[in-house]
Amino acid sequence: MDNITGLNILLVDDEPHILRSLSRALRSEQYHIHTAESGPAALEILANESIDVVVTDKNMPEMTGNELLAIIADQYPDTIRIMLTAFTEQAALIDAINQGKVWGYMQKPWDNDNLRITIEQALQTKMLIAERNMLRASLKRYKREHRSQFQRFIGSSLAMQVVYKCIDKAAPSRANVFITGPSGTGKELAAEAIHNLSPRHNKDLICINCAAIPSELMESEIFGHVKGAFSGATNNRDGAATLADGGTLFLDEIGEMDMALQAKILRFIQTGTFQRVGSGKVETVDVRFVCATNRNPLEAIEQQLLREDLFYRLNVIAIDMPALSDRDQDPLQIALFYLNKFSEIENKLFVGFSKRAEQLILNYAWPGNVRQLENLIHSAVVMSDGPMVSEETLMQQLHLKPNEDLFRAKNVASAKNTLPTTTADTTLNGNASPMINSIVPLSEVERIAIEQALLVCEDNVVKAAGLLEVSPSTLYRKIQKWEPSP
Ligand SMILES: Nc1ncnc2c1ncn2[C@@H]1O[C@H](COP(=O)(O)OP(=O)(O)OP(=O)(O)O)[C@@H](O)[C@H]1O
Repeated sequence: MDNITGLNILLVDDEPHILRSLSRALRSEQYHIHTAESGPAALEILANESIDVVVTDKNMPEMTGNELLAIIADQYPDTIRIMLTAFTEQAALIDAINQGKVWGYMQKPWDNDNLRITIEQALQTKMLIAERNMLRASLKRYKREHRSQFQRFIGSSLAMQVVYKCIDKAAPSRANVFITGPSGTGKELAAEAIHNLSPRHNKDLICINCAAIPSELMESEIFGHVKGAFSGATNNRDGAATLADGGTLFLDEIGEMDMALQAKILRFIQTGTFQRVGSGKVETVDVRFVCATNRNPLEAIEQQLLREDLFYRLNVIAIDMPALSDRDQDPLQIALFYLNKFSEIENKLFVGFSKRAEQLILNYAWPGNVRQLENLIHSAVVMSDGPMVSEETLMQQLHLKPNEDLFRAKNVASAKNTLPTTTADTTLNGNASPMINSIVPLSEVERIAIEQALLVCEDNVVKAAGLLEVSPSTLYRKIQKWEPSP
């Protein structure tokens, strides 16, 4: 056991000679010893010093040891409490221990060695408790910082931790948020999370998809209209601006909105006021704006699809949703989540994916991102039987050919574009019937396969060897053979 020194011990007894001999017994251990001749005097010391252990007599005139330790248990729960007691007082002592007021006891007359051992054990316990609390706190912090679920998001990748943190920070503020990212990456989910975590969550989140509504109806959709404003406007109608009053307005695909309306939106954001179509009356609302686009906003500005002034007004907080293929193990976590969900909905029993199916999920490029993965899992659940989803089922649903697995990996598109197209590509794909002049030497086929694997695995030989199902040393040997000899 480590020797513990430099800690504060408070000894309490109404008899000064007992305090003296207790102090003497502990002095050699180099503890900081404090003494008090009564309960109230002890409490005064506790108010000014951080005391690690209190050793108190039980029978004292002003305040009993039991009363003193009960107060300390309440006000200083981390202080270890030891009672000095006569043999005849066992029952009351056990009662105090059971109530959690007393950590341990010493019998009078005490043995000095026993006293030191008891105190050392008490301090070790205190340190263990402090260590456990620290570990719990850091585990809690770790869990808070490495979430595998956040609002309706699934995924623990680093890329998503950045998104979660950004949403956490942005949500409570009034600041407008501009969300970018490819289609199906969860931009709408992010808008929903921002609204749900904001003080506006009791009011509505109104979502408008600017790409889905014809431009001539868009102004009325956002600002509403009065009866007779245009043919077909048979009644007054509230728009999204009114419905989102006190809440959040999410404008998805903002780059698809026509430029004239973008100017009106800019004015609405700046002033909080608007006019319904066909009305001269100015209305005021309190709306927070979240917008999204799957275009590059700066390119959209250049192409005159997005007003620059509107973009900068909206882009107070920018959130960029990462492509699914940039999210480490998330595709598998999301796939399992949707497997459970759709198994329940479709009343089927699925427990997981085969090893090869898992590899496919982790290596596939997911051009349609999470939406594509979600739909794939739904169709796999509907079209096959459990308990495991096989690689063949996924390949079928993805319309991949059985021997196309070399091309399923991430960066496959770039791999195909970068590598010189050789006749070997077509024969490997099985897309062309082999002709005499299309046959390439086996060593060349092997080299192309290795180069593709290295490209896909960003030159990580171990990963590439895994994909090629050979050992890394075999792969190193083959690569070395290509090197020109020095
Ligand atoms: N991390 C995630 N975990 C679980 N489901 C997700 C996740 N991200 C997105 N989804 C689901 O994927 C689907 C597409 O998400 P969402 O509509 O938010 O994407 P988007 O980026 O707004 O797409 P688009 O640009 O096409 O409008 C939704 O069903 C959503 O619930």
